[in-house]
Amino acid sequence: MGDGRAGNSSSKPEWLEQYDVIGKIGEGTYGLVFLAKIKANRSKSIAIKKFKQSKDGDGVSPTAIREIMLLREISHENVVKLVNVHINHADMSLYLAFDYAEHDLYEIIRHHRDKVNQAINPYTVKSILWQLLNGLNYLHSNWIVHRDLKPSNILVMGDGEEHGVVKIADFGLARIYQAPLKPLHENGVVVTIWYRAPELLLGAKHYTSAVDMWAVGCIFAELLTLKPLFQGQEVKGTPNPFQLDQLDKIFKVLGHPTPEKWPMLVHLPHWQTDLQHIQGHTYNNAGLYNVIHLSPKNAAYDLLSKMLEYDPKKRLTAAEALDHEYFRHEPLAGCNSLVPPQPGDKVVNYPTRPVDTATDIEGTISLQPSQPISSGNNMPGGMAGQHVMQNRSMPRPMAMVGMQRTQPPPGIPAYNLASQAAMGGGVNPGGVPMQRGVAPQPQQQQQGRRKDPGMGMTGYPPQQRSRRF
Ligand SMILES: Nc1ncnc2c1ncn2[C@@H]1O[C@H](COP(=O)(O)OP(=O)(O)OP(=O)(O)O)[C@@H](O)[C@H]1O
Repeated sequence: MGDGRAGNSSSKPEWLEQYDVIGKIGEGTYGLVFLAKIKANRSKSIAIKKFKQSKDGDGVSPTAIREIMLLREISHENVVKLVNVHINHADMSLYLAFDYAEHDLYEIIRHHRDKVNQAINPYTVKSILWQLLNGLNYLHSNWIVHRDLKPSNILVMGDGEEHGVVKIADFGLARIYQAPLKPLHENGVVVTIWYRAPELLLGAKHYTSAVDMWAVGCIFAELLTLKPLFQGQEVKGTPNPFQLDQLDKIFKVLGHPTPEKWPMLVHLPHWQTDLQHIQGHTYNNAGLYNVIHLSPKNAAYDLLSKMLEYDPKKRLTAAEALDHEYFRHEPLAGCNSLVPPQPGDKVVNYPTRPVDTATDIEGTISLQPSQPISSGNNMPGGMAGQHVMQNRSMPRPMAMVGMQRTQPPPGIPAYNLASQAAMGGGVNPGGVPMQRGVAPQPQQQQQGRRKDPGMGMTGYPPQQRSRRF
């Protein structure tokens, strides 16, 4: 971890000297994200996430720092790598440096919906979903619940060795967002509730891995239709306001939950207190198939409906989802989700991330007028003129295992599984050699903090293991 001492010649924190910061690429609830190059290796791009100070200005707690340091042990090909942690001791502000990914699902979906007006090809949808589940299975097996999965947190690597590989971002950060790093809703940043599980909307106090699976279901549906599945209006307030509109959107598609199908329902705080709101409405069940336009006999429909099970205990786990028949049907999932293996299939060129060069990483001054650049690697400094940044923090119109797979799906070469990463290499269906050595071996994963006592870890755990915590 870098310390925050200022260098001799400038007021820049010393740790910042190792990077060339190119500009701001995004803004979320808790901070700004910057694209940077490592000076010692300019081919390497990094995304530096700068956490906003809480209003109290009380910086990062020791607990948060411990949590973050533990996140550094997480290593899986479908989880974005936390490469460095920096703290400015002067104000205890926090900077996390991650491997950079050129694309994310928010932009990919938006590109298909608004720019090319074309569905995402079935190979890409399946490959993205498989890799997302693979990363999530790893996180869940290491006792990490993401809590905030949504399209902008699902990254896809651009050109390079890992082209088209899906990476989950922002995992584990929910734990450090607790005070004193509070969400800054007042700053105009909108927190989306579209991917929030019904048990949370109804006031459940505990996050379980099932909340992530609900979000994956919503994301899967959005990949298929290019529209958010449940687009509710958020009610602001703390600590856990009743989100009637979001529930209404869900009930309109899936019908009312019933205590018969979901026995714990009656014990949820809002089910009790907001009885008249919830039960006053009658929902003529539109049926998921009307929204998704798939036959209930279709394997994709079957998988989706099992992810959108109301009762979190009955909801599919990531491990179970990976074994669903959908992944055994053609087209088979591949490592390069963006390049279909069939030579005739169209490859979509997604735009690179816009970079705002006007915002300084220290967040206070404007360095120069906004300059249109991208993060491409084709010019010295890795810049190529392309487009200017839009503010994605504005209200949006839509807004990790001892890698426990014993068998890859038919289209995924074994080396892409963490459990088999050390076994050797190969070429993915898109013909691009995958980066090796990024995935942990089972032994390495044992060193992780959140152990699944059931994993055993000496060999591979039983397939289909269902995990709820
Ligand atoms: N490692 C990364 N490489 C490239 N872009 C990233 C990386 N991590 C995050 N981003 C992008 O930065 C932007 C802001 O991300 P951030 O996680 O701060 O906010 P968010 O996910 O949009 O919203 P929130 O913080 O409310 O969850 C998003 O567009 C995200 O895709």
